[in-house]
Amino acid sequence: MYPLGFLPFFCSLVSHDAAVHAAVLVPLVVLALWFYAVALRPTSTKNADDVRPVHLPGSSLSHILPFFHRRFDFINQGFELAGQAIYQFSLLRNPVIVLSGEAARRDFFQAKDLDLGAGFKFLSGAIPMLPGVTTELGPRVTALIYKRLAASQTSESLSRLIPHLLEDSRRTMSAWGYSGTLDPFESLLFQTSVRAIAFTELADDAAIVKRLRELYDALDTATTPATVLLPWIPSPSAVRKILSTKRIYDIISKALDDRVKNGVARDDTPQMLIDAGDERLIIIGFVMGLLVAGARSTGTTASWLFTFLSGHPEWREKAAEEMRGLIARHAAPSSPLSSPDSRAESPTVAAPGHHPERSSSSSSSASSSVREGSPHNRPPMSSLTASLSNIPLSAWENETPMLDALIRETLRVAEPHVAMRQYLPLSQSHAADKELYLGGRQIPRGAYVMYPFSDVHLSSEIYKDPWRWDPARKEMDLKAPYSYVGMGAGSTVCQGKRLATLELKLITAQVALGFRELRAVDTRGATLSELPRPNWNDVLTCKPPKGSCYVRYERTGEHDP
Ligand code: HEM
Repeated sequence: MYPLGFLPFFCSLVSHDAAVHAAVLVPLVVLALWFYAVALRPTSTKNADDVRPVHLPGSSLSHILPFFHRRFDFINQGFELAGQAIYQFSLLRNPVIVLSGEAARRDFFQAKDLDLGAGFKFLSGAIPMLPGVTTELGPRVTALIYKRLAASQTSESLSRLIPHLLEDSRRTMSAWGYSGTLDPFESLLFQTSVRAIAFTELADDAAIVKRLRELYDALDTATTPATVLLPWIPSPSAVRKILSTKRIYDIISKALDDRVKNGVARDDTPQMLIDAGDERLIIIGFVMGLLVAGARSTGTTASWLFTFLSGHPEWREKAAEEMRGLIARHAAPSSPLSSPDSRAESPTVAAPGHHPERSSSSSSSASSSVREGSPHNRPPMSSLTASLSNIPLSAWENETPMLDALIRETLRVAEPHVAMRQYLPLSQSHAADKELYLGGRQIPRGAYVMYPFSDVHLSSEIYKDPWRWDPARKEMDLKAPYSYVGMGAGSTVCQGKRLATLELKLITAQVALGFRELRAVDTRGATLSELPRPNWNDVLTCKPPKGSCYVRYERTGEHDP
């Protein structure tokens, strides 16, 4: 008998009887351990279905349509139907896996080989689709665009931008008049996004900015289930999408061609790409793609910040207090700003350091010359704008804990992002020959994966009373992995984060100091007892139902010109 073959070995160690027992038992124990480890191994020998995400029942169009119109509800109902934290459904023949829970979240944000571009293109669709210009760029072009985007956010570039962004939003607010009522969900920051990303000539032309905004809005409304799932079918929406994309392309490419033809260099981001010798299509794609990436999210966040500040005067006062401190420390105010009633904006004055605008004459000498819109050529400003302009970038970035808290809490509660990826293992990647598991579930190659930010930002396990907007939350200091992902996390952190945060801080400062009254009201002008909830079903703008909230305002001081 085989176990007895061990007998002489055990006899040399212990007595004969004990050796017989050991010779029988030890191999049996080893055999049992092997059987447990190999034969009963929990994953590898189980049916593959046990490690794959459970399927939602029903994949007909009627089941899937809410994915496009009411995504937040669709996703949550999916969790209820599946009874599990991870499930999958089919969009046409494409598997889409929806994740939730801490383990899946950690795996998702840390995973390699999850392609953001492919996922976003398939599952979102509301970006101008121009292969080779805004989509299907390949890793080289994408890396170049991100490199240029990073270069446009150096301290030097952002410092130069500050007075122009402030002046742009001052002009936007001036257009509202001294007092009135407005819809806060009209795009607040589109003008400043054009300034930061696109050509100065476009940003200076109010009619073109308006036209661009309408075209980007048209892209949003023309995005239907058909244009996302069957983009090759020439439905009316698809045609509208193509036309809007073409018109945006025409505006941007004309601005580029005029700039190059005129040979007048300007101090803006596209000039940096021109000077670097980037290809024409890359410059156009940079502006077309990033304009929409930036304007949508900053616009949505600014609208909600404005709304929250209108409904929470105590927080507006705290922001104003912080700003008054900042001005006192860093900027010699042209008018007293020490109390709310003395915050009057005087008529336009020249900012300190302001000189009449000059333009350099040729692009070749542009890098050494004073360009239009350079810091030496600050725009004429109101006293508040001039004071805010004198605050250095480092102070905006490091000395504004109150503004940081307001922005962070607004992103937590009103950023309806659903992160989307496609699992595309690269052949050279170490993961190519391994299966991908997220939250313990196996992800098939080519499958689409979604992680809704609501899973973490609206989790009552992480955030007490999660829908309540409360910038003083203690939970915000949580060190739990990825418990806050407002600007992305892991391998996909927002590439425009520095610019976006600065834009939001500048507008918050202007809102805090530039209004005597700011009040959330209903259609009849009565103060709202409660602000509307951010509508997470509206995946692009998070707007509440039309008419549910307006803002009654009275600006400080004189009417700006
Ligand atoms: C309040 C404003 C903004 C918010 C809340 C925001 C948020 C985010 C988030 C959450 C992601 C990660 C997406 C994901 O994981 O699925 C992301 C990525 C990105 N954002 Fe932003 N963003 C903002 C503004 C901007 C601006 C102004 C730009 C550019 C001008 C920009 C450019 C990008 C790019 C290029 C990526 C892709 C990063 C990658 O491929 O790894 N964003 N953003």
